[in-house]
Amino acid sequence: MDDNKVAYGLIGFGAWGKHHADAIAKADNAKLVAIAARSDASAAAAREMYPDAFVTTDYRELLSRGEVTVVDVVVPSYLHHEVATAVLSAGKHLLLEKPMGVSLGECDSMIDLAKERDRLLCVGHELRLSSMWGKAKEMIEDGFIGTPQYCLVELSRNPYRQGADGWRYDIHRVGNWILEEPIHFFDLARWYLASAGEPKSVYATANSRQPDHPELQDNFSAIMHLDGGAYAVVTQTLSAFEHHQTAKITGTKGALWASWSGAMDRTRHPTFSLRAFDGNEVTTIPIEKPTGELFELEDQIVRVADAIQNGTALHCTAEDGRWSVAMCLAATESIRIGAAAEIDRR
Ligand SMILES: NC(=O)C1=CN([C@@H]2O[C@H](COP(=O)(O)OP(=O)(O)OC[C@H]3O[C@@H](n4cnc5c(N)ncnc54)[C@H](OP(=O)(O)O)[C@@H]3O)[C@@H](O)[C@H]2O)C=CC1
Ligand SMILES: O=C1CO[C@H](CO)[C@@H](O)[C@@H]1O
Repeated sequence: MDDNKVAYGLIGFGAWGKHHADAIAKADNAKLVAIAARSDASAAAAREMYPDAFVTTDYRELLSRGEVTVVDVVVPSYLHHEVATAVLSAGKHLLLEKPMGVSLGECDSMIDLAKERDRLLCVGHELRLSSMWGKAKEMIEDGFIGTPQYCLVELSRNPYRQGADGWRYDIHRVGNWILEEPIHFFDLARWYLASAGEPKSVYATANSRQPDHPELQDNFSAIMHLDGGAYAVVTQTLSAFEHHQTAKITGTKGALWASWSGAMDRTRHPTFSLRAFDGNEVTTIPIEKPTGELFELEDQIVRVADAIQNGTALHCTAEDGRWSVAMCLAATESIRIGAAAEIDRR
């Protein structure tokens, strides 16, 4: 029965927004009732693909519609704060893509507003819902590796997409490239090492392939220290091919090694494996459900609808979203000053 489904409005119908639309339309507990795009061309595409949804080029018009319960925001990062603030002010729940904001001031004001309006604010760090990255978390929580001490998250991939009007290659609109993809890995590292302490400081370095655009950094590496001595290495290159991501987490008793490969990030045909060492033997942990950002996005839509309907926990809260921005901005500052930078804790 459609009446029992959570009504989603979607703002942003670009490369990733279209996947959000598809995930909402597929979900058993959600329905897509309204879409806001910016250009007439994107609005026309939305109308054609979702003829039953209300479509507008003015997102404020979408927010004025009473039937919309939750709004999914998938616009370029520099617009997150403006649009998210309007969503919460309109009394709607919010699913906001990463990065939560491009400054901590933006994140703090959204956290405060969501509390004031008593609305859910979920940030789109969907890797937390993965059958494989999530299984590694479960094993760490169950004590399989003992006390976690070290975490490496590494990615090599092809260059970023331009984004509508090239926003992703404009430093004033993207924020920076650490907020684009390494932000997922800072979030994962913090999540995996949660029992070891809180992130404290970061030392980072980066460089660019484009001499005339040193601010767009293709290669990025960081060492993040936590209270209590555990540390994480987050490292990425955009100068490579396909999409290959690895995480290695070691502790006082054992180790985990998770890896994911695909022709690109958005494939439904990846290869992946999780291997585990308990101090004695190495085993391969079966992962039955496919993993990849398209699958996790579908689960994210369901999870947020479930949180609204049944009060279940969100996989990634506004505070988690703020933490990942804080880690990225500390890394940015570290690159600027050439020394370790403290992570701002609210
Ligand atoms: N969690 C994850 O794994 C991922 C997260 N993202 C995040 O999602 C966001 C969008 O990325 P992506 O889809 O790749 O970017 P795109 O540039 O492909 O799409 C952005 C869309 O936003 C639309 N837009 C811009 N301004 C407005 C507005 N005022 N009202 C309504 N729509 C507007 C654009 O409209 P128009 O088409 O008309 O120009 C465009 O369609 C980014 O924040 C990115 O970081 C992206 C990929 C994966
Ligand atoms: O996960 C992701 C895949 O790549 C995109 C860039 O092309 C990022 O925006 C995104 O966070």
